[in-house]
Amino acid sequence: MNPIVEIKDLCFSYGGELVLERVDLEVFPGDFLALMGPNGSGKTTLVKLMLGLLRPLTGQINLFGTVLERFREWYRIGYVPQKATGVDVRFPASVEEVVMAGRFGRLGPGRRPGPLDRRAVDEALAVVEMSACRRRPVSSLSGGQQQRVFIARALAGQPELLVLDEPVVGLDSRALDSFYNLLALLNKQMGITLLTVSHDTGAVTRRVNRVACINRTLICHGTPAEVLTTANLVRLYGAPVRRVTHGHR
Ligand SMILES: Nc1ncnc2c1ncn2[C@@H]1O[C@H](COP(=O)(O)OP(=O)(O)OP(=O)(O)O)[C@@H](O)[C@H]1O
Repeated sequence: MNPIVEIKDLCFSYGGELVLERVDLEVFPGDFLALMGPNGSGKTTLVKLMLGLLRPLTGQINLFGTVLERFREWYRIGYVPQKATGVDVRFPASVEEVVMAGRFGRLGPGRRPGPLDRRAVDEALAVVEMSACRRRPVSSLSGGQQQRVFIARALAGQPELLVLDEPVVGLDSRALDSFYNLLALLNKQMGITLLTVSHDTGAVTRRVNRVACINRTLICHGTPAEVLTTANLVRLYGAPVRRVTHGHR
């Protein structure tokens, strides 16, 4: 099976010291991968490099078998950026308008949305259980509901790979659990490959099949059982970390 994302010997710097050093990483079709690491360890930078938002210093990134510089099929990748939630109250767009924006990559410049696009929006809203809120301004929703809308926006483009950067900031443990259940459903039932940046060593690791730990270099990579050992967490975070578990499981 060929990887969807293939990162080879990647180095990056914002101008000073290296922020990423000789990182290799592969994401395969059907994976649900958590990218973990302490604050400032390079997770968001790696995601931005993967999405072509930053240029590598050295190394190579292939997406769906094409070297990133020549990759044009961006509609195959959905992205939910960090801090997607916390929408300003003056932001006037309705839920369905925001979700329709996720179709623009498929629509191409100048084309108006048609029945297929409206159906994709309906389906995306149904998956995240937000159909009933479709006419509400996004700014009137809770953080967890906004997060679902931004996922629906990414889903409306019918991506094969969904990349989420720290999607659970500000969610309580109940919202967190239902959010991770939603991701597991996208992965298992809809066959979408997922890469999520996460700080959480508990709830997310029960759903993912692979974990990659990064702190400038790739510290370790494998199944949650292989990776999330006390020794690795000490290597990653520099001190013993209490594994976060959510009591009822
Ligand atoms: N635009 C920028 N210019 C200069 N340095 C930056 C920039 N963005 C990030 N950095 C630095 O690069 C390093 C990696 O940052 P990055 O945001 O990738 O880390 P992260 O692992 O996503 O952190 P967090 O978990 O806190 O979101 C940090 O030292 C950060 O200060």
